[in-house]
Amino acid sequence: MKALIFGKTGQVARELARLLPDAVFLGRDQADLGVPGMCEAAIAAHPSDVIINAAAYTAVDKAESESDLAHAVNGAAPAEMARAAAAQGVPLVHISTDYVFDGGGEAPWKPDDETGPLGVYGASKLAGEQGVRAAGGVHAILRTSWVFSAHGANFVKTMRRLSGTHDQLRVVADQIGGPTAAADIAAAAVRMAQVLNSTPEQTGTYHFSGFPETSWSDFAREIFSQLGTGTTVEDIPSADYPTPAARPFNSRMDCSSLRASFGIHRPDWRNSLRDVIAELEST
Ligand SMILES: NC(=O)C1=CN([C@@H]2O[C@H](COP(=O)(O)OP(=O)(O)OC[C@H]3O[C@@H](n4cnc5c(N)ncnc54)[C@H](OP(=O)(O)O)[C@@H]3O)[C@@H](O)[C@H]2O)C=CC1
Ligand SMILES: Cc1cn([C@H]2C[C@H](O)[C@@H](COP(=O)(O)OP(=O)(O)O[C@H]3O[C@@H](C)C(=O)[C@@H](O)[C@H]3O)O2)c(=O)[nH]c1=O
Ligand SMILES: [Mg+2]
Repeated sequence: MKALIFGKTGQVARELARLLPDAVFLGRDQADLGVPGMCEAAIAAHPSDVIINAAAYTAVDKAESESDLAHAVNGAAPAEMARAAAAQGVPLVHISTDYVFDGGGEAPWKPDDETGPLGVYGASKLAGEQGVRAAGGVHAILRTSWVFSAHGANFVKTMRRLSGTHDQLRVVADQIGGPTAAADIAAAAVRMAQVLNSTPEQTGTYHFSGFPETSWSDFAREIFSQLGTGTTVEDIPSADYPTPAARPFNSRMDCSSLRASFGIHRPDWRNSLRDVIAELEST
């Protein structure tokens, strides 16, 4: 399977590189998602059996003041990729987010549930999903959440860094979701790409997140426990941690259709966290 990947240095892109060493990875220099036409040109230049989009504008708070750029990268670019992929008859695996939901209630979100993004990042990712579907080609939209890895910017690395200077941290306890290792997402995306190649009827939107569901504060506690730092965590409500973008309270995701259609099970994020911490501590 000849794969073309958008993204090179991001969390998921780096994990894809471990699984698909022969794939073509396009960095910003080869395909700037903020520039119309570059994705289409890149797809024309690199014939492939499958395309995976692992690039995105992921700075949730900064997006509130960079709406045009976020929408170009997360909305317009994936739509352009999907049109080019459909024209060539190549499946597209596109990664999206729990932040397309408004976080109401406590029930796990199903893929067909009504969306309602709370901020620019979520709205731009929702626009990307709509563009991918509208292109009409074979695709899978994989919504995931709370991504962590040994690389890039993520909550695990933030907590580890802060534990060097703080004995106690205040962390929100009322946002609930499933932390998901970038390595697990990469493995899921590769499997979906393989299945879509032989079974295009599996086209659709799927959820994938780590279990068990947790709060950011309990996630922080598990990180410090595995690191052995002794850092303590104070539970706070979101209202006591003001940010430019609001986050959903309920990010629980129902991942059952992914299991039914692709045989992919939810990973226990605590095991994946052990691998990430081992990698962090070894460098
Ligand atoms: N991080 C998270 O917690 C979550 C992420 N997701 C989704 O998962 C996917 C992968 O995210 P993740 O790996 O964490 O992302 P990262 O933020 O780690 O990486 C994003 C990648 O996108 C690239 N990129 C950003 N802007 C552009 C641009 N204008 N042109 C070309 N490339 C660009 C970055 O390149 P560069 O290094 O040059 O900046 C980087 O390689 C995304 O679709 C994201 O929305 C979903 C849920 C949670
Ligand atoms: C650093 C810190 C954060 N927080 C809170 C803020 C926020 O509600 C939560 C997580 O902070 P982050 O900034 O890491 O989270 P955020 O960047 O919003 O993470 C999101 O990224 C995008 C790309 C996604 O798609 C989502 O699935 C999700 O992973 O923790 C504290 O309460 N205390 C702290 O000391
Ligand atoms: Mg962030």
